[in-house]
Amino acid sequence: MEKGLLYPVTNKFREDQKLDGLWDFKFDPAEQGEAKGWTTGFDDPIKMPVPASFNDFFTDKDSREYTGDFWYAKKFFVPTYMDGKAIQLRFGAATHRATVYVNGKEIRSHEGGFLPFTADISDAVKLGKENIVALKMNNELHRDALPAGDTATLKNGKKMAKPFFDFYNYSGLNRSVHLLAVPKENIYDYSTTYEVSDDQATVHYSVEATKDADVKVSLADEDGNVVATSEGKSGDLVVKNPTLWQVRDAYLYTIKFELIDGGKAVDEYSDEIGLRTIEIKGHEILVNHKSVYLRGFGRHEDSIYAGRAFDLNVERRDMNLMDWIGANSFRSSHYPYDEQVYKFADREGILITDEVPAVGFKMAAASFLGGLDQSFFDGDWIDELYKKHIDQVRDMIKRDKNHPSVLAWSLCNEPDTSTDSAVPYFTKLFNDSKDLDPEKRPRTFTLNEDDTFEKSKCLQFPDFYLLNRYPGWYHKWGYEISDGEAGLRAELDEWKNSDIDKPIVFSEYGADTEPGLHKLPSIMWSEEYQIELLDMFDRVFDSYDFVRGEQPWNLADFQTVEGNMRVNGNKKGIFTRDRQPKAAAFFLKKRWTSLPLDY
Ligand SMILES: CCCN1C[C@@H](O)[C@H](O)[C@@H](C(=O)O)C1
Repeated sequence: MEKGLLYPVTNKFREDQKLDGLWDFKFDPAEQGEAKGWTTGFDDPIKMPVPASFNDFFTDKDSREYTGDFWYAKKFFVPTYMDGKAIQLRFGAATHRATVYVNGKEIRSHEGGFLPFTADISDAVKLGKENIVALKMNNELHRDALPAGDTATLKNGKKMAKPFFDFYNYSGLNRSVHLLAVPKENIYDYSTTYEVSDDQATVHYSVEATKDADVKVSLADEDGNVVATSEGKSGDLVVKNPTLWQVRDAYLYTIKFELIDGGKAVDEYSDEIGLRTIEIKGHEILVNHKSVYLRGFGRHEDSIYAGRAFDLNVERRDMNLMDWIGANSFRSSHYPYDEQVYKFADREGILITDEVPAVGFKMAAASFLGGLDQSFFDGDWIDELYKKHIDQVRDMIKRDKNHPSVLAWSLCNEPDTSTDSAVPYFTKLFNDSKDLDPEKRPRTFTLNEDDTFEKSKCLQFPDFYLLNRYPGWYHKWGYEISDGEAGLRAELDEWKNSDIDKPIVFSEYGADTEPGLHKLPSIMWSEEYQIELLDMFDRVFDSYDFVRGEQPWNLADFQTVEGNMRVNGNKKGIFTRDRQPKAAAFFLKKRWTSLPLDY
């Protein structure tokens, strides 16, 4: 678990320099990098862009599909004025694991390819000189790691990723690398909770610092006017006549913390926050005590060339597409996204269900992709897996807890909850995570079609339900879709007749669709069929008042492993991979822009 995950800033006490650009890169299939001294750099490097996944740059399959150890290295200068500061390297995401060396000295390791980590390099750097950072990385998949899978060794000795999940195992330094200089005594975390009404909002704050010193706090509106102040490492900021953060009508205040030691400021940290509350009440999702109906998508961080790397250009386009179509939410399927995505959503007034990369914890997914023939939670890998799982839940919540856009936490995607062995795992997971979020936002996980109301053993845990349902595609498809609708209605009737009164959000449903394929009457893979399927689901959603959200799969087409069920990736996108609309986009736009927010 990381001590602090505050997003890097530059101010009068702190400096943030991005080390993005071309790094030296080399595969290490023999796993001899350390022995060969690659910790201080290596010969014949490939010049590799950072941030980026390495896979799609290559023209040969061995390189694209490479699984195992690989190295990055980069020279960087540390100016003398950083002397006396804590000097750090912050990696936005190193997928899936990394060991960091600076000037040949091993600094630290990190497991988990979708969350940031910081290496303190103060004792390893040479001030006023050039230094070198080297990372030994590895992208193998294992049943006791997130995301779950296997790594096979082919007869030719080459390793191959065998994901238990349906997205490509893009690997590398997928997010920015920052050189940071912060005061040795510094603010390393803060949290906020809220109470709001029409004429007043109260921000309950708390600050974590390396020293027990005084703290001054101020809150400024978008015009820079200070609207509230306080002192102390915890306290309240009371705002009269506040402008609340609303869905699709965002307003951001700037909170500023100053660490005061010996009567003078020694550190400062500012951030944008939104005054709003999140509640689940009966089968309603409430923002600022008003019911919200979610419309949006499951997404992926995925684009051509850079793979899973965060790309500000793609994010700007995706946010505009979601605005155009009338979306107000998305799930960060199936892993926490780059921090800049949450900042975008904070400003756009979009709600995020933030998901940890606990994906592939299911035999069906594995068999779909060629894997297990037992309940996942009967495996002998569960204890080791849980340690990594809860560690990444802790870091996801620590990193993202102060974003107004974060609505809820998804602690797993489609785990195998139809067996008793899942119950102790989820009991522990929900117990260990219940106090991690100061705002106590709802926690959930997505339920696969095998995990129905009657079959799942874990319905007691989620605060609301995320249903992934594929009638019309994976079963009862084509002309049989009417039976698919009947089955869906039968399941929802069971929920309706039960004593459960929690919201249901459909977090996945959809049809693979080849853009430009038209057929009258429809046929599967045609644009017409994708609309027919969406229309069927919409008819069902409109029949049950406890359905409080619709998030079809997926916003855009995305890359997966190759296979006889994928045509160069998953084509369930409402938009193509290059972010152009299929006919379904216009269908959804018409529906979503006509729905009131609290539909
Ligand atoms: C059946 C598993 C649920 N869901 C997971 C998602 O990651 C896949 O892309 C999607 C699909 O197969 O299109 C199915």
